[in-house]
Amino acid sequence: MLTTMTLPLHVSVRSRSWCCYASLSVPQPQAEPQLLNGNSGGRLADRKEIRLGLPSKGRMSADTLELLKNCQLSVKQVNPRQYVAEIPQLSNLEVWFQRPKDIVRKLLSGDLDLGIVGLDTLSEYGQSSEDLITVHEALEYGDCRLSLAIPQYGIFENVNSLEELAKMPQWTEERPLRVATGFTYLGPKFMKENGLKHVTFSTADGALEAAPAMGIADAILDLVSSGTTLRENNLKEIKGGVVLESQAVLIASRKSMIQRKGVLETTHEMLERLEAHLRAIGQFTVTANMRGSSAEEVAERILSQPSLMGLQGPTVSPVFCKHDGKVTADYYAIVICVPKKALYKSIQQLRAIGGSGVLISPLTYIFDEETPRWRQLLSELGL
Ligand SMILES: Nc1ncnc2c1ncn2[C@@H]1O[C@H](COP(=O)(O)OP(=O)(O)OP(=O)(O)O)[C@@H](O)[C@H]1O
Ligand SMILES: O=P(O)(O)OC[C@H]1O[C@H](OP(=O)(O)OP(=O)(O)O)[C@H](O)[C@@H]1O
Ligand SMILES: [Mg+2]
Repeated sequence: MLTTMTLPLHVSVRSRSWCCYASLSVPQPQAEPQLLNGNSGGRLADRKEIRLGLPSKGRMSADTLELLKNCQLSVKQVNPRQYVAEIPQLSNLEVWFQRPKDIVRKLLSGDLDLGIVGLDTLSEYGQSSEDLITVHEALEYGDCRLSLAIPQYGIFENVNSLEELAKMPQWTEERPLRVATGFTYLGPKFMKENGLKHVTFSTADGALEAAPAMGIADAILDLVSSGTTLRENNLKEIKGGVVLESQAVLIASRKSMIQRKGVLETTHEMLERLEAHLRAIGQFTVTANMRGSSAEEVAERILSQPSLMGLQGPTVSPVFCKHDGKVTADYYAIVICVPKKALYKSIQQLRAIGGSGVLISPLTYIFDEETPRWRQLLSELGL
């Protein structure tokens, strides 16, 4: 059943600062935790374990476990019906399986310290809270967008943008545009920011796409990924109607990171592993042999090609052979990382400069000397 509601008109947008921080070591939080203003009413000191919230069901669930497994952080669940589990590699950590919206709520109440949810859920239920910090904003799954959609037919047939929708004479104070959405915070905020005055919202738990055909709403605001559900219900997206682009994100409670022992260290380790894995999945390792007079001369040839720069430049090692009893290096082995998308171009460029015996292998992790997101996080925490 659809229910109408009043517009929350408070709009606040969190500002982020991106300045750099010199040290990359994990700063130590204050010795004794302070009181939390959580719904749990509990003191931060009441529990010693660190809690990570993961989606218990739905489309985020399996992909989240898969990502963690690929980071060598497999979640060990004794019983699939149990809501608590562990990641043996992360000591003192409890995994709690929760619905995505409850992960955000429990981070706010202090009952969880870390969580993985979609940006859409974070934005809707986190409502720009200063206490929620996005540690990794692009975990590369759960891609979808929160988008306004209207019927393809009737009075909307020639309406293709938010501007055109706003200008329709039909919407008045007495007869506002009726939008069905589960996003009752982001929906009104978006309409207000875009100057749509005569709008009311109704909410339902699912199958929103049916609302226009049932005559309950004029438009819907919902998640879209392939667009199939919209098309099959004769609905269309409009220009300027995307509220946000979403994917899975790692989030943490500011209070927990600052006050609870071990949370910052665990966050650091998770971030490092996630970054190392996510950076590696877009790359191949390429090894090849190349004839040359010296390592420098070979390196110069490689660096003359734009697709062969590697992460920090090529590794060039002599391949020693014995001719007439004399050991010489006529060949050099080169190792570079190339983006998967540029693989064929890289091979062409390698061949063009005399590369042979090209071997391609997958890359598992790329650990950088420092992780930019960690610097950013410390800066956001004022550490
Ligand atoms: N069509 C989609 N394609 C890709 N990702 C999606 C899609 N719909 C939702 N998501 C992402 O998955 C998250 C969880 O969606 P899911 O439908 O599994 O749970 P839910 O909608 O929160 O739960 P429920 O449907 O039981 O209320 C969303 O918050 C969003 O980030
Ligand atoms: O663009 P598409 O690929 O068609 O996906 C969009 C649909 O996916 C989500 O629903 P979900 O399957 O999660 O069902 P729900 O409404 O029960 O949450 C969303 O609410 C849309 O209905
Ligand atoms: Mg859903």
